[in-house]
Amino acid sequence: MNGVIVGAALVRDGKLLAQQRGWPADHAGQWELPGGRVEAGESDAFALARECSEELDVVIEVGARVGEDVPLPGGKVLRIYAASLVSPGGEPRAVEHRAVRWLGPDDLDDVDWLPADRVLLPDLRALLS
Ligand SMILES: Nc1nc2c([nH]c(=O)n2[C@H]2C[C@H](O)[C@@H](COP(=O)(O)OP(=O)(O)OP(=O)(O)O)O2)c(=O)[nH]1
Repeated sequence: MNGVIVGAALVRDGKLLAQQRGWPADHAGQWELPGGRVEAGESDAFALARECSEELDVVIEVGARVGEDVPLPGGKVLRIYAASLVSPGGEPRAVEHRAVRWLGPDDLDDVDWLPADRVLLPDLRALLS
């Protein structure tokens, strides 16, 4: 099984999009980047675009890697890519999550990130400067 979880660092107007999980119970209420598992036969970029379509109902363009792979429980890794909205007018909406929020540099520490995302905060912050 492919052990890569891809995440999108979606930036618009100097703000990063974060989404709040509603499930499972032990992660409910915590915040993460849009994304998910790379399925067999998918490239990272394809999987990321698919997840953003499913989760946010937006079309994205995938850019460069952000930070290093972060190990996750079960031998998986979290791999982040910079991303932008293809149609800036289209507003992401929380299709599968509890909420979405655009975070400026001063807001990044305000939300309860999943542990792996917390590791990446310096790299994410650098994207906003
Ligand atoms: N999408 C996403 N998952 C993250 C992040 N940080 C982090 O630790 N994870 C973990 C939570 C989950 O254990 C795993 C991804 O789960 P998921 O539920 O988003 O993946 P998926 O949509 O492919 O769901 P599934 O088919 O594996 O059930 O990675 C993040 O920033 N974004």
